[in-house]
Amino acid sequence: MEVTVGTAALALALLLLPVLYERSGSFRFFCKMGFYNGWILVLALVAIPLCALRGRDVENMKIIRGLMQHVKHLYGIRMAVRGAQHFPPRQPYVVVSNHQSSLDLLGMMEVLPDRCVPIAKRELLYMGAVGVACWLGGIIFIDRKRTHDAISVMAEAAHTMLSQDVRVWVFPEGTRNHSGSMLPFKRGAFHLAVQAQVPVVPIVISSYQHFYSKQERRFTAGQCVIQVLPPLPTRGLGPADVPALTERVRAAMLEAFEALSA
Ligand SMILES: CCCCC/C=C\C/C=C\CCCCCCCC(=O)SCCNC(=O)CCNC(=O)[C@H](O)C(C)(C)COP(=O)(O)OP(=O)(O)OC[C@H]1O[C@@H](n2cnc3c(N)ncnc32)[C@H](O)[C@@H]1OP(=O)(O)O
Ligand SMILES: CCCCCCCC/C=C\CCCCCCCC(=O)OC[C@@H](O)COP(=O)(O)O
Repeated sequence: MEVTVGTAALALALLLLPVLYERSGSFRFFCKMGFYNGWILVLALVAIPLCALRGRDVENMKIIRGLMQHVKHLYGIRMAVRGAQHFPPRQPYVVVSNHQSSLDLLGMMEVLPDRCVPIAKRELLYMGAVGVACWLGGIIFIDRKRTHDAISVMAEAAHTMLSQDVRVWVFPEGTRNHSGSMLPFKRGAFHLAVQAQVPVVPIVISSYQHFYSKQERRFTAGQCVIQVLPPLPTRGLGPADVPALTERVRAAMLEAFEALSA
């Protein structure tokens, strides 16, 4: 009897799910975000054995990029890339981009140059299969609570960029920002570029507001533009030039963000 009541309750709940999905925007939002995270976890499980053949290697980012590129289609997100000709063809550089949400991974995978690794918070390393896949992809992890350690990791990255021909992708806001603008930039990315004497390539991802809002629990199909801006050289610059470089890049990115998102 108990089994029958339990089964009936489960069947009723399963029947109601599509109705709930249809009627409740919040429920749809949580389903979509849950699936996003879950699907990335599944993709990480696929990526791990493929990447493990090489061990920890930036070339594995090609596998991760390839596996991630269909995800935007699952959500009906169209992405237009502009200015890709601005990527310097044959030298290391530091990419800096705005950071609105974990959906930025989709834009990143759309334009991620070869031999380019993101700098990520250390916590990602502990996300099970995702952490393992990120580690195998050569992603550089920093502990944001330990400034001194983070700076050492970045100094090491400057060396690796030059010795191993690697590009680095940094979110200079340092955290996700849903405000519809850009937070003040932290200076680590710009110190890195100056230390390695390599250009900074700013990338702006337009606002998601018209199709995605965490506050409003809204997630529909939509489109966004990924604009690669002209690189800024750092040759001849020193640590004293970092604040001005940071502000110059942020101003250019904010202008592009507002124009793209209007
Ligand atoms: C198919 C399978 C899929 C499986 C995997 C699925 C998905 C994964 C795929 C890809 C993964 C993508 C990765 C996701 C992206 C994750 C993004 C993030 O995690 S964002 C958060 C982490 N990133 C950052 O924080 C970068 C930006 N932060 C900085 O640059 C900071 O400056 C810092 C270096 C972290 C230090 O920050 P802190 O707040 O502690 O200090 P300050 O910024 O105030 O700096 C203090 C002081 O030091 C100077 N400084 C900073 N950096 C340097 C340096 N490198 N060298 C010298 N000096 C430095 C800085 O200028 C300050 O001094 P002053 O005030 O005098 O200017
Ligand atoms: C054994 C533990 C198992 C844990 C399993 C966890 C499963 C999680 C599965 C998928 C998560 C996909 C996450 C993709 C990476 C998102 C990158 C990102 O956007 O990171 C945020 C970071 O930039 C800033 O962090 P905060 O805004 O400061 O916060």
